[in-house]
Amino acid sequence: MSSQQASSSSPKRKVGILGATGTVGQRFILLLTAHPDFEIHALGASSSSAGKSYAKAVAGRWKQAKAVPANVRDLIVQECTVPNFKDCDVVFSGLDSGPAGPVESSFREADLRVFSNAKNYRMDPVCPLVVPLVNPGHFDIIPHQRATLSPSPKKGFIITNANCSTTGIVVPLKALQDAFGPLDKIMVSTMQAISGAGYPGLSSFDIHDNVVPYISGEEEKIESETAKILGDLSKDNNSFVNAPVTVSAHCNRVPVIDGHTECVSLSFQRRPPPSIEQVQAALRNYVCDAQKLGCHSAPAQTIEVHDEPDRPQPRLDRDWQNGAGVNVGRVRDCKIFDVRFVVLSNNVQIGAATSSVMNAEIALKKGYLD
Ligand SMILES: NC(=O)C1=CN([C@@H]2O[C@H](COP(=O)(O)OP(=O)(O)OC[C@H]3O[C@@H](n4cnc5c(N)ncnc54)[C@H](OP(=O)(O)O)[C@@H]3O)[C@@H](O)[C@H]2O)C=CC1
Ligand SMILES: N[C@@H](CC(=O)OP(=O)(O)O)C(=O)O
Repeated sequence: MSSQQASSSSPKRKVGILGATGTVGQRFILLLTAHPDFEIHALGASSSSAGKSYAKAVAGRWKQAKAVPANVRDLIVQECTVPNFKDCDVVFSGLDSGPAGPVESSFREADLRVFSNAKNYRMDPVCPLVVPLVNPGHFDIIPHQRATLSPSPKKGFIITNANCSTTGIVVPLKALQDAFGPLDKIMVSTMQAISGAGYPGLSSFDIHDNVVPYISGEEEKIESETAKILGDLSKDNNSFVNAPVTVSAHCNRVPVIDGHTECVSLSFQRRPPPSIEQVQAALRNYVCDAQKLGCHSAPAQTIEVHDEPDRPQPRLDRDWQNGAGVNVGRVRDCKIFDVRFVVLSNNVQIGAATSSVMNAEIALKKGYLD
């Protein structure tokens, strides 16, 4: 197969990456180099990187174990403006939330399709907030999103993916909601990796030998995004109906490079609740839509349930399935709620770039990129 041909034998879609030099942007580069359906066409970042070759722009800041891929080394990084990306079929955004709002909406107005990691449009009433392992059905609000804009874009849209800590927990929560009906109360305490704060993030002086018990805005995002993602799209595909769940989050930064660990306790609405064995089986048997659709980046197994008492661990488990799946362990009884367990997800893979890429793969399969 020629590198210009997609797996479906249609030409590969041209993609742009905004924030291509950053922590998430570098993961986009690796995921989209040699992708069967997409080819990297344009790269964007701030004015301090614009005008440089990608290799020069990331010199000293490339933090991946693999070298900068040959296909992007000499691409000139552009300012994040519409004319520089007008030929792109798809635009992935790993922009800081400051520029992300106006840049992403200007791209949508210019009829570009944007898959965003930034927080700006996640809770927008007409923007899907999609974790590809959980709720790709929410894409069906896209025609309504276009209809609410004036002028209405023919092709353009914004699809967001979730906060990285939200992403990790909603996968097992969705498996349990599907199997046992609505959840009631959820308590979660996070141990979040340094890479979640971007590069260079916290100074080593602040995070070595330490735990920081505060991440600005994170608890609020987990609490609101979870209800939207676990909720439904209305019958007319025009609005979202939140899941009737109450979430309480404690967020902490810990000295781990990649991989967010989260301790979850929850209760079900259903009485009596399912047994621990039933919970474990539901987690193991969960098959996400991205898998069913045969998406290139989808994990072969959505959730790995560990039986060992000391797993999952970030260093050992974050790269399972290239960081596209979610690890769960220590599923056990809870004295206050119905069940408790530990979740580990790769914050820069399924928590960020992998989710965006998988969302675009699903959109392609569902005809939203036609
Ligand atoms: N890291 C993570 O685990 C996750 C991050 N996110 C979200 O993804 C986004 C990117 O995060 P991350 O990669 O960690 O951040 P980084 O700080 O590592 O990277 C930010 C990127 O945005 C670019 N940028 C900054 N300001 C501007 C501007 N004014 N105009 C154009 N480009 C600009 C930077 O370019 P330059 O190099 O030129 O400065 C860089 O490419 C954020 O919105 C973040 O909240 C979401 C989920 C998880
Ligand atoms: N705040 C997250 C990462 C992130 O950027 O989240 P958001 O895109 O929701 O701001 C962390 O620090 O681990």
